[in-house]
Amino acid sequence: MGGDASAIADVARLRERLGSRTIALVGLMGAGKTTVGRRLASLLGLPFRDSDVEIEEVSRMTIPELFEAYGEPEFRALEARVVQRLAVEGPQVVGTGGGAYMNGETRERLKSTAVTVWLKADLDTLMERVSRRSNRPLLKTADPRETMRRLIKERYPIYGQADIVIESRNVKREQVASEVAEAVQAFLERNER
Ligand SMILES: Nc1ncnc2c1ncn2[C@@H]1O[C@H](COP(=O)(O)OP(=O)(O)OP(=O)(O)O)[C@@H](O)[C@H]1O
Ligand SMILES: O=C(O)C1=C[C@@H](O)[C@@H](O)[C@H](O)C1
Ligand SMILES: [Mg+2]
Repeated sequence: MGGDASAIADVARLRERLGSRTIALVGLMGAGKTTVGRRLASLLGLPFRDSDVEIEEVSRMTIPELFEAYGEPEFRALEARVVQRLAVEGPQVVGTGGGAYMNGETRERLKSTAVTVWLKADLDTLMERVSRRSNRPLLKTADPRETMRRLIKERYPIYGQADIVIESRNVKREQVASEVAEAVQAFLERNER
């Protein structure tokens, strides 16, 4: 989807086919859900919401503070509630927290209200990206790389249930966003027939 009149027509077609559905990005920490999600939303003229940000707003705490004060199970319960609510507020683009899609009820809800896109990245890419910030409680371990490797093993089969898979490699974010838009368009067309 480039920047000319046909691209505008493509966007209009995609928006029409999408209706009130959400485009939900899933994938591991560092996959680019927030970064690519923002660009995708701006490409499509849709609002962007980030479930991690929504959680921080409703709890008035940061995610590391939530993990610290209440532990991961409480965080997951809050996350599930937030994503259940967000899922029905489309049309929009939602960047989900890395663990959100692991919840079966969340997956069910997204199946009926969203087009889900797994942003898939390899271990080196993820580690390179998450090393820039230390705001991810799950990676505060003795060996973050090993932790990420374990998360890949546990989660990739589940993320693989998403409607669409896009490789989130080190190319411009705009390019990944436009690949997502094209794949969503193709998915919607296929499912119309
Ligand atoms: N295509 C890309 N090329 C280079 N860097 C990228 C790309 N996409 C994202 N990044 C960088 O990787 C880092 C992590 O990206 P981002 O925060 O979007 O990931 P996330 O999937 O939202 O992770 P989390 O689950 O922890 O919220 C950011 O610093 C971002 O700028
Ligand atoms: O992958 C995960 O489980 C997480 C990812 C982040 O988006 C945050 O939701 C939190 O740090 C947990
Ligand atoms: Mg994010």
